[in-house]
Amino acid sequence: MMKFARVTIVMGSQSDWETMKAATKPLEELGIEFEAGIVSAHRTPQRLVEFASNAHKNGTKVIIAGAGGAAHLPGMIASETLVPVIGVPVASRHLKGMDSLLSIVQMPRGIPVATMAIGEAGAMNAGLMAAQMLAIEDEALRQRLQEYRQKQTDNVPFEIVK
Ligand SMILES: Nc1c(C(=O)O)ncn1[C@@H]1O[C@H](COP(=O)(O)O)[C@@H](O)[C@H]1O
Repeated sequence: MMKFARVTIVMGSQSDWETMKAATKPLEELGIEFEAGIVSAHRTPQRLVEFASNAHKNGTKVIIAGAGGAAHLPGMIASETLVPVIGVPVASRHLKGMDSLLSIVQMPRGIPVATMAIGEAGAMNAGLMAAQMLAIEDEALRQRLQEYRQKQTDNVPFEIVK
């Protein structure tokens, strides 16, 4: 059964986890509870409707949805809820994720999906974006995000390793 948390991460298939687990890293580091599970517009359409239409009521503030290929999952979830959806295009074998990217980003007007980059960087940024959204109304989290940024800055050396 699908569980809900402040941030709920869903993906089209178990095979997306390798990429999507990158979204959990910043959430863990920033102390944000999350749940992750498999929901597919194509393979589990009823689960999708049940998940998306109950997300707000169940306390989810941000949904991260990753899918590859004909990636209808983020857009279909967005059409069933007002909870903001961050879409992550998962790289596909034949088209390297260009198919996923275009299916997620090219939403018709009226139903937005906040689309990240293809692959792991996009998944990680989805976690960070979710944190920043929650930080709008959470000063303590904002502080932790500031420290996270500072640490990232401090970890970029000037010297080139030759
Ligand atoms: N794009 C979607 C959706 C959807 O959009 O609902 N459901 C599964 N898939 C994608 O199919 C790819 C291959 O899945 P399998 O590895 O299970 O064959 C995955 O990247 C998944 O996200």
